[in-house]
Amino acid sequence: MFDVTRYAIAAQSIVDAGRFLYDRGWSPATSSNYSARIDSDHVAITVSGRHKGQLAAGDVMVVDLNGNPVQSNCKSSAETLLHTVLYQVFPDAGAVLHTHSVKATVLSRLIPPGKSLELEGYELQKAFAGVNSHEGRLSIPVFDNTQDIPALAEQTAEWFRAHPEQPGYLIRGHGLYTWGATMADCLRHVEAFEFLFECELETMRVRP
Ligand SMILES: CSCCC(=O)C(=O)COP(=O)(O)O
Ligand SMILES: [Zn+2]
Repeated sequence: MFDVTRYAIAAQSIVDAGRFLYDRGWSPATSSNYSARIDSDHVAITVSGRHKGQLAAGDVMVVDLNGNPVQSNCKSSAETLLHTVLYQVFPDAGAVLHTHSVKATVLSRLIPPGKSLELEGYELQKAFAGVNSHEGRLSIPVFDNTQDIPALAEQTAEWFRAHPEQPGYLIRGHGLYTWGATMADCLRHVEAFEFLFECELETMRVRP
């Protein structure tokens, strides 16, 4: 059982995030999925296939940390397990956002298989929680896209258990996953990634 007031607050944060992310072109054509933690055992998450710029309360449902629906007959996001494993790996995570921007999609296809996206020397790296200097390096893994979500969920969980300091990951040709202690933190992470993706693509353009 979960607290209804906490659910309502989580659901509203998801609806608001959808407007913000859709308006910026980062969640087109029903793509993307969003979640927010309700308590240690439950998260609010988008119902599969819904338009993320037009979310209402009925487009958000509750799942447990194994991805099972709780008090709902709706089908949660096809990528629910990619969210729930992050809540398991990061007990302090309060929100997870998955977006499908053009820049994340293009850049993820330009990173050679087996390589990570290395971000170094950008002042904006400090937008990520726990980063205090531009001098560190962020290594953003790029996982191959697959329709086998349980397998990808396990792969990401294993990688982030070993690299808990990294703030997100890409799925090749697909999009970005990032998280934060609050929805505001998580939205800031999406914005920071988008800025850094644009910088990387522009650098490749002028210095191929
Ligand atoms: C139309 S995008 C294909 C599915 C996807 O990648 C996505 O992010 C949305 O899936 P969901 O089931 O969460 O609506
Ligand atoms: Zn997706």
